[in-house]
Amino acid sequence: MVKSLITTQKLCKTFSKGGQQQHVLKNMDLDIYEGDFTVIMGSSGSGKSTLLYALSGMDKPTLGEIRFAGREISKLSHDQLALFRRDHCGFVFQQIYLLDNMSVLDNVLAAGLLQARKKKAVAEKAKELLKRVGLAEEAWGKFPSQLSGGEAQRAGIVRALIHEPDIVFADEPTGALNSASSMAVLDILTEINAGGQSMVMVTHDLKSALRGSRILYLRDGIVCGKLALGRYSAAAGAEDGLAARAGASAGGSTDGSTVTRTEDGTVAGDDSSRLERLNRFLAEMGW
Ligand SMILES: Nc1ncnc2c1ncn2[C@@H]1O[C@H](COP(=O)(O)OP(=O)(O)OP(=O)(O)O)[C@@H](O)[C@H]1O
Repeated sequence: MVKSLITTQKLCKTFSKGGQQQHVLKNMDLDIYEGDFTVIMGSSGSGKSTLLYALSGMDKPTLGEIRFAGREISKLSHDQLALFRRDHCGFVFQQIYLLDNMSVLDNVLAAGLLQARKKKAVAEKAKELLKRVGLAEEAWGKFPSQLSGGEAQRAGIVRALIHEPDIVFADEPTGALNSASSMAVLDILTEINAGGQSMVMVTHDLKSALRGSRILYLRDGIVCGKLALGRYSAAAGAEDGLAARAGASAGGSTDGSTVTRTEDGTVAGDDSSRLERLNRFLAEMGW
């Protein structure tokens, strides 16, 4: 059964610049489903990051409504939004923003202890997560300046997960990484999502987008296309487009056999590989 975690109604965001108004998000009605790996794509300036910031409570919409697990967050004050983010959201950015004067472990602990949780439990969780993302114990005492970009991003992911958020928001998480580190980070995000963690990621990158179970394509502040890709499976050689018959996504909207458009316009399931389907969808979107 598909469950919406975030729902927007007539979501609008307008910025004022030099006395002129720029309508960046325009009357968006949107659902983000629990357990999905939602990928937001679109051309530069189409409003991807603005949407991510609105959905995650980092910024307030100008008009419209955002509900998170049924609770309206669009009308919360800035202080209430800060608490909302602390309790429900994890963030992974291109720029990693670890605190320079703290070790990797302390960076993670500091984030975990923002919620009034027991230090011992947070420390255990931190170590478990650091191991899970492949950061060896030798790295835990290092300062951010002593880490490679890939190691720093792994630490950033652990920091995002330490308080067990309902959803992780990622904005171009591999944008500053080399190819090998990007793949490692994508593998981690994919694995975390396979464990049930809801995820929303903004990206320009095709390889990153292939990890998504659902793609939303933005043009000029409007979601103009949706693609249900089904879950990524490394074993199926999904990246090369070799085998992957997309199975049912978390929402169960793909059947892997025919192209259909669901009620909300999502393109669901067909008989070809993920890569082919994504390429076809992006070509249709004019990417
Ligand atoms: N805080 C702000 N103040 C004024 N204008 C803004 C602000 N944030 C974003 N914008 C404008 O909104 C538009 C959309 O920006 P946004 O960053 O959401 O696009 P994007 O699709 O993520 O772009 P990119 O792919 O280049 O990162 C841009 O024209 C940008 O200049």
